[in-house]
This record gives sequence, structure tokens and C-alpha cells, in this order.
Amino acid sequence: MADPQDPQSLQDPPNPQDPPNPQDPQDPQGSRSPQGSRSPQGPVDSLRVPRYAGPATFARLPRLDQVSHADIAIVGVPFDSGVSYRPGARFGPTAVREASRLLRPYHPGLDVAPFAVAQVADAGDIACNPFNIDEAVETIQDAAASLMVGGTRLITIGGDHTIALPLLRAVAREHGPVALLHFDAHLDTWDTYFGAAYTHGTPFRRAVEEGLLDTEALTHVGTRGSLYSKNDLPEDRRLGFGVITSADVMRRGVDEIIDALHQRVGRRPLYISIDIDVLDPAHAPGTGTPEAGGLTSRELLEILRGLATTQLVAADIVEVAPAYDHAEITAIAASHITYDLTTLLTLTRPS
Ligand SMILES: N=C(N)NCCCC(=O)O
Ligand SMILES: [Zn+2]
Ligand SMILES: [Zn+2]
Repeated sequence: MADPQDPQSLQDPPNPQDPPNPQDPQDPQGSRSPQGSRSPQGPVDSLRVPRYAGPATFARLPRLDQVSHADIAIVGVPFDSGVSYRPGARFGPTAVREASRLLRPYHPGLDVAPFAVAQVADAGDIACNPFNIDEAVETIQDAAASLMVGGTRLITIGGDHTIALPLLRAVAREHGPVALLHFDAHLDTWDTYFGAAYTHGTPFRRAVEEGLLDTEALTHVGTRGSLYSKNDLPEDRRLGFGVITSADVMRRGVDEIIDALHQRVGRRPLYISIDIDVLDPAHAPGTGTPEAGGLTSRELLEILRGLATTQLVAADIVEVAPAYDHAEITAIAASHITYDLTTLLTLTRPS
């Protein structure tokens, strides 16, 4: 039954005599939009093609090569050679895409149909060398920069947290030093592991050293767990970071945290990096370095929705390791976070 509130139903009504064919190159998405229409090509319509059918792009969106231009591209980086503990985040992008099949086109919390107001497309995966981290970092930076040509904004699904460094390099080249909201159990500002500079525990120290970040506007959110030394926190502060711990979120509450984040980032171009281990292992067991006492997925999603008036320019969601997941708990959380990040990007057009 057509529902006038449903943006999909505002297009031509489905014709049961003429079902879409996902194999049909003229209509690979089962789209109701006429060919050549200037409105964004949305996801496959789950009221016409069952959501479990066909290949998984994020939220069943078109692939980048199926659209003439994308305002927002979702790209996977299946790289996990930078981890210090459990491997497996290389399978994150595939798991998040699979778990995203249930996403629907209208976001009631933010009152927007993100795929109707912006052309969003799935750019596939960046193929990077698992045996050479330096080379992989360069590949990711170059691929991200090429995807951003023409003003396309990027949401990246990792992959381990190493990938934030090349992504920030590509973003800073476009926008200059950016504000950063880093949602993570960990600081990820350590110096080296086994002498290696590019790891999943070090991207944000490198980013500060390289001048990619606006050091007036950096905050970790959700930090908790054991550290290497008492010096870790003052060193992190010296780099410019503020810290809102997981316990602060619980004690101060979501609304106060949102206010504090707005004060910190203001109208600066903003990058959001979300390590799924910011969530409690009960909400995200499928990750490589889990820490007890984390945020709930409800808290994280509410905080993100509170950031709709920032100047978000790009984001990543990293560290989903499906081998440790159960019943897709982690991948579902990550797919919803990615949906919210996408929706935020449609609301926060850079000035
Ligand atoms: N970025 C993530 N997930 N973890 C960093 C933890 C580094 C460590 O082993 O101390
Ligand atoms: Zn982490
Ligand atoms: Zn991290």
C-alpha cells in the first residue's frame, strides 16, 4: 500500500505486472525513477525486491559506477595489518554492507530522507597491500583523494584504525586542518608499536604531527580502560586533545555532552572517526581490542544526531571484526552508525 509519508511511495506506484529485474542493466536497482531523471537514484526498493536478494551495496544504494555524480560516496577499506591484538577488521566492510540491507530510506530522528536529498553511492573497496603498511597508507590516501574530486564527500568503512591517517591526509588537502571528534575506547595517540609508526594505535599522533588537525578542536569521546602509563593522558592533552570518558557520558548525560562537543568544534570543518569499540562489548563484541564499560549504541546514535548542525566534511567507522561478532550485533550497530553519518552529511553542506 502506498504511504504518502514514505519518500519511495511518492514516486510511481509499483506495478505488479512489471516487476523490476535486478539483473536488468536498464534498471539494476529496481528503481522507480525514470531514466535520465535528475533526482538522486535511491536504494533498491525493498517493497519490490526482497531486501535479502541481490548483491550487497551499503543500504542497497547504487554503485558509484551506476550514477553520473555522487554527493556522498561510501567506500570500504578492507585493511587490518595495523592491529595490535585480534585481526579480522579486513572483513568489516563486507559485514557492514550485509547488515545494512534492513535500512529504510527515511530517518525519523533527523526528519530527512537522506538518499532522496543527496546522491549517495557505494564506491566499493579500496584494494590495498596487506603486506606493506606504508604502501597501503599511500594507496588509501590516493584513492580517497580521487574519490573526493568534484566535491564528493566520503564515509569510509574500515578496516582498522590505521586508515584514519591517510583519510585525514586526503581531507586536510581539501579543507585544511580539521576539527576531530574521535569516538573510541582508546586514545590512538600512542607513538609506535614495535617501532612501527603507522598502526591502529597511532593515527592521531601522526595526524597532529603532520598538521592535519586543528588542535583547538580535538576531542576523544568514550575513552576508558587501562593505559600504558600515567603519562599517556598528559601527553595526549599536550597534542591538543580533550577527553570525554565513557563514564562522563553516563554521569553528565547525552545532551550535556552534545553541548560540550558543539562548543569544542564550532563551525570548523569537522571529521568524525568512530572506532566501534567505543561501544560496550555487549553492544559491539565483534572488534579487535574490546574494553569493558563502553557506550550503548543508543547513546552513541543520540550523540551523533545532536551533531546535525556541525560542518561535517567526512567520517569513518572502523574496527568491525566480524569473526568475533554474534548475530550481527556489531555489524548492525555499525550499519546504523554509517546511516546516521550519511544523514548528517546530507544536512551539513559545507559553506
Ligand atoms: N584502535 C584500536 N581499536 N585499538 C588501539 C589499541 C592499541 C593497543 O593495543 O594498545
Ligand atoms: Zn579503539
Ligand atoms: Zn581506535
